[in-house]
Amino acid sequence: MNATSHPMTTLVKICGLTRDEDVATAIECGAGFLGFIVDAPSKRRLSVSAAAALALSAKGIVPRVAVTVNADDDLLSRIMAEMTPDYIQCHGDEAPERVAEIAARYGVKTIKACAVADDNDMKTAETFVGAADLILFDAKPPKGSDVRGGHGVMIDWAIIKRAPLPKLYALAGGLTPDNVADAVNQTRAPIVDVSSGVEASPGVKDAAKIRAFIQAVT
Ligand SMILES: O=C(O)c1ccccc1N[C@@H]1O[C@H](COP(=O)(O)O)[C@@H](O)[C@H]1O
Repeated sequence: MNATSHPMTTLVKICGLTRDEDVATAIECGAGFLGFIVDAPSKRRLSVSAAAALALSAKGIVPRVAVTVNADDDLLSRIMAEMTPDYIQCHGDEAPERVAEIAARYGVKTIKACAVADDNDMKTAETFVGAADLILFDAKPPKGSDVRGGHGVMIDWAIIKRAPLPKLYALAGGLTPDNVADAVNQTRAPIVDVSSGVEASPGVKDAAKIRAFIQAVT
């Protein structure tokens, strides 16, 4: 697929949810996916049981994504048993084989986040085609940070525009209500993913920003 054949609508993933009211707002505004950071370094970190409780109201309504970072089988088993997510997002150093193994072992769809800073990173991301159901392009975390996402750092969209792209992919990294329409126009991303860009403070979403973000691309 090239960047000119994209679906008419853009789906939005609202990520890093920590509060019931924000889940309700995201559902009401038409989010296409809801993301919860489960037991990984983050200001938006949730325990498995907290993520399970928070995600419950969206079950069967909007696909729920457990965002994990290099999760081992014990953690994944607990996430699958308690939260029953629709997707496991692998946001660490997981290899294509590990992503495929997670899908097969747990019977769950997978999202692989690939950190992009140059054209070579897009080549690495290509190795996940076929292993993951969805590839998510995110910015590289700031140097020295052990937190893999949610920094509000943008990707240079020119890197995305000149790369061969999988049929379905998601764009993340520093998206906001003000820049997301431009991001979609430039990259033709079928899915956009946002965490900090719709927040009042880390983990606390702003309902007006969620609404504006989704309205900007739909
Ligand atoms: O949001 C987090 O705190 C987080 C922590 C660990 C891994 C992933 C995380 N979030 C993902 O990062 C992208 C980009 O965030 P932002 O919009 O630039 O703030 C986000 O879409 C989440 O999928």
